[in-house]
Amino acid sequence: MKIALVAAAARHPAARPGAAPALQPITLRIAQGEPVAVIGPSGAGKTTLLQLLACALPPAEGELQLDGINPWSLPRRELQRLRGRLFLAPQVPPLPPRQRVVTAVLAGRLPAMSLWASLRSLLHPIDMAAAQAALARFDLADKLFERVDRLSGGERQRVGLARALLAPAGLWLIDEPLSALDPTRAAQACATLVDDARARGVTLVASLHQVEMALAQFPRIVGLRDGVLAFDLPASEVTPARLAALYAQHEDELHGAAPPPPVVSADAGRLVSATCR
Ligand SMILES: Nc1ncnc2c1ncn2[C@@H]1O[C@H](COP(=O)(O)OP(=O)(O)OP(=O)(O)O)[C@@H](O)[C@H]1O
Repeated sequence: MKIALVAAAARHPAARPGAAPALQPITLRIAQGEPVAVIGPSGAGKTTLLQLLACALPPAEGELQLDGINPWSLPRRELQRLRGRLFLAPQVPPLPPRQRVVTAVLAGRLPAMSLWASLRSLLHPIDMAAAQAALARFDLADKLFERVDRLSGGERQRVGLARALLAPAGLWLIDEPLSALDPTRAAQACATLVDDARARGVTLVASLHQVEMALAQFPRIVGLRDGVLAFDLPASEVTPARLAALYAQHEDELHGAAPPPPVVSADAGRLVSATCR
């Protein structure tokens, strides 16, 4: 999916009146199948940018175009259909605690299924082979029948990513996919996302706190700070000086100390995912 943001700003509905927009007007074009990493200190607007691209938040000004179409100009049903082609993985995956991993992973396919087929699949998972193959890409094939609440935080995060491989999406929007993973698993998971997105022609926009990982695995880096686009460059041109400026007063984050992910209840998480379908 091709993305164009034209002078698009974003404001959260619950923001204080008069507060600056979480994302100041930004112009950004991303080609179909292109992988892009978004970096910047905590509060820079990375999640807000992903929510804007996921059509979870309308632009407060300017315009978003997905494949040349302004989603917010579409009738409601068509907007819903378009959302079914977007996959947003929030920082904390919205996985119902008592669900089996196989069901949670196959839920990635729900946007492409009829209501009846999706209800049936929740009771009797179909295509377990596809679920197992997706889990294997994240080294979790042995957890197919485990209950979600018996997984570690890092395993849950990888289950959330495995969902992407089953989603009928042309755009993956992945928010802090590696925050609960050790460095080896984080590198594997990141490589899997980038490789699979490329192989499928899926556009990938991922926000990352691991700056070195972003530079090593993504060809293009968008730097945000205080809701402003600081740079949009090939990874090879993101110099230490640019990073120092981006993370000034947040040097601990530049050197690997990602802030802990927010604690979101399963119910709240379901709300996030529901808005993004
Ligand atoms: N639901 C919300 N309601 C009101 N303001 C919000 C909301 N979510 C985020 N904000 C504000 O928008 C700004 C950008 O937040 P955002 O979550 O996009 O940053 P981020 O770069 O993803 O941060 P982090 O790395 O900590 O996840 C912050 O000032 C934040 O306080």
